[in-house]
Amino acid sequence: MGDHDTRPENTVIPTVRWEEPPDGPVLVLLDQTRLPHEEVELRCTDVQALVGAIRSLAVRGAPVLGVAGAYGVALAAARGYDVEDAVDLLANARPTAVNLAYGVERAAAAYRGAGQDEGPAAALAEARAVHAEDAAASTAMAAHGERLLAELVSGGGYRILTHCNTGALVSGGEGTALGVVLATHRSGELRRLWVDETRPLLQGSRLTAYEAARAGMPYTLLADSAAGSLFAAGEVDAVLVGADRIAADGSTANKVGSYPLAVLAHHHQVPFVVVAPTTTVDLETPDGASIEIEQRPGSEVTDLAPTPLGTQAYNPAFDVTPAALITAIVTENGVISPVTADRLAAVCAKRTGV
Ligand SMILES: CSC[C@H]1O[C@H](OP(=O)(O)O)[C@H](O)[C@@H]1O
Repeated sequence: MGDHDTRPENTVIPTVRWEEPPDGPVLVLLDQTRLPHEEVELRCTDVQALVGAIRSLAVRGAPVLGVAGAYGVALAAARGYDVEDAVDLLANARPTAVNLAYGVERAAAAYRGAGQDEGPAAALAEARAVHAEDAAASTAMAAHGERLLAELVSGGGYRILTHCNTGALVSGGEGTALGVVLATHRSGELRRLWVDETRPLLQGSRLTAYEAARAGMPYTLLADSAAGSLFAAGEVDAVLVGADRIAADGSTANKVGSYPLAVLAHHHQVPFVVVAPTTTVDLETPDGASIEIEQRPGSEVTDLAPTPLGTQAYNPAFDVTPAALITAIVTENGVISPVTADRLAAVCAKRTGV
């Protein structure tokens, strides 16, 4: 089994930070495309730079996209750019994670409601509120998720498989699914974290392994195609993943490769758990077929390994798991299981933010 880093826990990762130097406000991003070997910050002073960072996944992960989008509106307002243009550019930078448009609209509504003079301050205050609410949601989900695992997995010593990256890098706090894993690690209940490398952009091997090492978790990396043999060997007690958009019927879009894990989990009678704040739920999207799946450049696949020139590649960023294959959805307002439209609507109705 793989070794793990033994450095002291240090899970605070400032993914997104607002600064106000003398020459004007800046949104500072930890460039996730440079991790795990380089911790490089991008300093965005205009919306185009932030949109570029979102599209290149320098900043990525549904909840933090909402936070960054809200700060993007505040940046436009503070620097005198056309706010409505900024709203359009930011909200459409990536189509699947509903959190992005949600955060952008929160700050935009605050700006519009405050009038010209107070607009920039109102947009910034709302962005900070979105940021703080996401951090609080992360803490609440960790607690709900830990209690759920105690109910689902007997005997403690959890062996959890996760896909993509869902830790502090994607959150105002300690994350979504990986935030739950971190809580079990702190409680001494984490026996093994299985980390899918998550092709083609390798969020698992680059980012989840980075976060697991920083936290001192017992983790082992695996090729995505090796997950099936772990299930067959009885080495997985639960699968925990994040989400980018949850439709009204509970269908969930998440990083491509999540749906096959749900099918494997169902076949092997292993709990498949989605951890996501209610800002990821879109009750206006009726079902999974209605979720727009981002299609990314084929070069992200063909550049990974030697391929003949001119090779075409199919590269959807996400896939959709039907509610019937999801054991539970963990939100900041509680756990829903089984996953039904009514339960989903009820847990969203408790949302304290806008
Ligand atoms: C819980 S948010 C993280 C979520 O976002 C990731 O997608 P991407 O890396 O393309 O932003 C992936 O779907 C994760 O589950």
